[in-house]
Amino acid sequence: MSGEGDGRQAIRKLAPGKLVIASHNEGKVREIKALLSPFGIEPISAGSLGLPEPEETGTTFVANAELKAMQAADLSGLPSLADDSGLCVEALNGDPGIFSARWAGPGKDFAVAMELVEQKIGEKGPAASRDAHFVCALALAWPDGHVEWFEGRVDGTLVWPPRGANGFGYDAMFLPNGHEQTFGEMAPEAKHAMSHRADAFRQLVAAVF
Ligand SMILES: O=P(O)(O)OP(=O)(O)OP(=O)(O)OC[C@H]1O[C@@H](n2cnc3c(O)ncnc32)[C@H](O)[C@@H]1O
Ligand SMILES: [Mg+2]
Repeated sequence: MSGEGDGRQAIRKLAPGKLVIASHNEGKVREIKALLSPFGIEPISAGSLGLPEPEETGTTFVANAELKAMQAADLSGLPSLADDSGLCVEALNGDPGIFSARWAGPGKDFAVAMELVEQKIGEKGPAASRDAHFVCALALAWPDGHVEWFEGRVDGTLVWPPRGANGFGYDAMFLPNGHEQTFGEMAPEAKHAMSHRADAFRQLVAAVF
């Protein structure tokens, strides 16, 4: 459900530490903090509150973002913002998609996950498309059960070998269309100007702030 109403007034009154980022991914938490800081909001992460990492049983990005946000809002009694995101590869029919974190295995090793993506594209033959896009679904859940959600996207191609040590996850193999640096090579501010997360945040800010 996406909507307006009480949430808009409430978020303006948020005191520091009164918005939970319902994510256990440090790379994401860092980016979300940077995207919120122009609005004077200092959120607190689910990890630092000791909230558990829920099982992501949804079949869409939005469903998983909602599930994470609602659990954090329920347990903390505070408005909670979750991000469910992933890399969708055209030649792999959208995989790893919602399974992007799971392709890195229990050790959350994204060198392994990127190898796996490259290997599976290779299995499709030399003419396989290297087009891909990142998706970011943001869900903002209020303790009263009200949820708003937004979805962002950025298109690009996949390079091999990976390039750059900035960012996280699959950033080092993702070259956004029209650019010469991968997300792993560019400065954080440059990624924030064009990423799937920035796209979703633009929508959240327009609707909620
Ligand atoms: O669920 P939370 O606790 O937020 O953390 P997570 O890492 O499990 O996050 P997701 O379930 O949304 O999985 C998305 C994965 O997709 C990848 N991903 C998402 N956004 C990315 C980005 O901006 N750059 C690179 N990889 C990204 C990254 O590897 C994530 O682990
Ligand atoms: Mg996750």
